[in-house]
Amino acid sequence: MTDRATDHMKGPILQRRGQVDEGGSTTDQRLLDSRGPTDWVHTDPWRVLRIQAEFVEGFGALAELGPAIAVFGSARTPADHPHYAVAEEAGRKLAQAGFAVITGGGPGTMEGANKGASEVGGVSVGLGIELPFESGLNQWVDRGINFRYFFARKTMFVKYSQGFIVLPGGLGTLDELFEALTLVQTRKVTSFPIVLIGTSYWEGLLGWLRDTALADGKINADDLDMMVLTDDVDEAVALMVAAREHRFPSPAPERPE
Ligand SMILES: C/C(=C\CNc1ncnc2c1ncn2[C@@H]1O[C@H](COP(=O)(O)O)[C@@H](O)[C@H]1O)CO
Repeated sequence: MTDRATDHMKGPILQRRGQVDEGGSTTDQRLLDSRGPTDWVHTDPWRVLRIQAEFVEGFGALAELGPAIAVFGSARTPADHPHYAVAEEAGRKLAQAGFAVITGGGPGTMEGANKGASEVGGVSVGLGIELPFESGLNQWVDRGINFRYFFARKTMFVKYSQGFIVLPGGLGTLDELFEALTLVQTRKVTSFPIVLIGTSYWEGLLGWLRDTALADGKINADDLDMMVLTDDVDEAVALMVAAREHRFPSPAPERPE
């Protein structure tokens, strides 16, 4: 026979006799008690939970997006700049080809691509990032998530896009481009087309990769083949469509009897 009066519960754990550890309060009481130190909210173990929450939110919001292409480019491109028009054309044509368009959700080229996709009824996604000079999600983002952590946001771009289109941009764009190149080079992602739009803008960088990095043995010749350089948005979209068909071949048409 057990004496229920001496049973001691610590959460779901039953303690009796010498195992009883006198806590003095229940877990619920401690949860509901707001007194006590609060500095733990600024500690790394707590941040880990926030990081985890970003992944959970991101996966939840994007898991059923369908085929998507990420479009990157400068946050500083004004709406009357030709690069903005190219971004808009890319967003529109990707949406018309059945792709969701994912951008960083910010201004400039990102806004152009979101606008192009949204205006034709496509799925226009923005993965925003908390920055000291906050600009918020642009008005053409129809499904948006705001991230605190760059690395969680970057995972979403790669996990939920089937390819990258990269328009002229600065350090942020270069970071996104080189991350994709590294993931393809190291085969962390496969069948992942990377198209740079803007031959005159990107030629210098590609020239440096060929004449310095390749010449010095720091990359292989076929590393350069990971990127296609063009000024033609139709070509960029066609490469994305071809990669999608390679990834998900459409069923062969039935032969007539
Ligand atoms: C600079 C200004 C706002 C910045 N706001 C951004 N919002 C969302 N994403 C951004 C922002 N800035 C950079 N990014 C990411 O990097 C790429 C663009 O960076 P770049 O240095 O301009 O090339 C872009 O693809 C985003 O993912 C106010 O004008």
